[in-house]
Amino acid sequence: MNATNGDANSFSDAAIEVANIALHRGHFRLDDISLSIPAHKLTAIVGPNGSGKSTLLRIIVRLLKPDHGTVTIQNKPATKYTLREWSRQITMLPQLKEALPQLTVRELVAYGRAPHKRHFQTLHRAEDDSVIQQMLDWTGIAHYSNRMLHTLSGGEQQRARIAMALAQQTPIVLLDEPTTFLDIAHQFEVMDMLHRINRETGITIVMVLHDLQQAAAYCHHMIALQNGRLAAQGEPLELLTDTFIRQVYGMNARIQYEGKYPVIVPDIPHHSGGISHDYRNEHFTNY
Ligand SMILES: Nc1ncnc2c1ncn2[C@@H]1O[C@H](COP(=O)(O)OP(=O)(O)OP(=O)(O)O)[C@@H](O)[C@H]1O
Repeated sequence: MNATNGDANSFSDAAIEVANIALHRGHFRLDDISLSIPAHKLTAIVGPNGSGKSTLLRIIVRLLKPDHGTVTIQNKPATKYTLREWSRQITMLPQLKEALPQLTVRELVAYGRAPHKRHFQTLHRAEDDSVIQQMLDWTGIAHYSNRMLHTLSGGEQQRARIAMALAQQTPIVLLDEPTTFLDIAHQFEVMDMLHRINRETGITIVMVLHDLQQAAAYCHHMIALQNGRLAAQGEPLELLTDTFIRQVYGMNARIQYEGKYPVIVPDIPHHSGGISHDYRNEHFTNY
């Protein structure tokens, strides 16, 4: 496998550098992670469920304090930023797990402007309004702006959340599973949108993704975790091999290409077990 250590992948223009991070949480241990995330690029963090991806993001944004190791953001130790500087430097959109607040789409996106307000300022400035409108436009939800969040579909809610994160206008944005709950067409729309925003604005975008095909097709850099350890980091199309899938996910598969788009073809056993023709027939004849 094209596994690498931190040194081989450190970038001269790194947005985020993580050195020798370790953290114990219950039965889980994030172990000696060193990695570098290039500035102005799209980076995917991948790995099996429970491998530590969200934990790593939470350490990077200072929501969790590691037992050991350091995080450096734009060449400055993360711990040296004041709260105000920090909120203008980096933002993270967590996984969509909890109920959304009773707000309209525009009100939610306006929350992203909070770090730009002066003390005791309650009203939006004209500049805030223009950023809010721009993010509504970028994410294609301007026509929903007065709708209550709970009336939106899962995909529309996800776009509203991404618009809120972008409205913070930080040079680094971390998104934990931004395509969750989206149908396949909307997944590609969101990936296209993030790709375009990255290209046009140079924002560093780091995403936890489960779809390795999308990670490889859209991202410039990929980091793979496995069981709390760094399994690999590097150029996604170089990393994505059948050996990588087997070693990181414990699954046999082949990688084929449709043009430049990698397609993972799982090795489904047809003789016994797996999703065989017989199983499907059995399933439908039961009704
Ligand atoms: N507060 C906590 N206390 C104890 N263990 C925790 C806590 N939070 C997370 N963990 C454990 O840490 C491990 C890593 O969790 P994490 O959410 O980082 O994984 P992940 O790679 O993002 O997973 P997924 O792809 O399923 O979202 C899991 O085994 C999880 O149960």
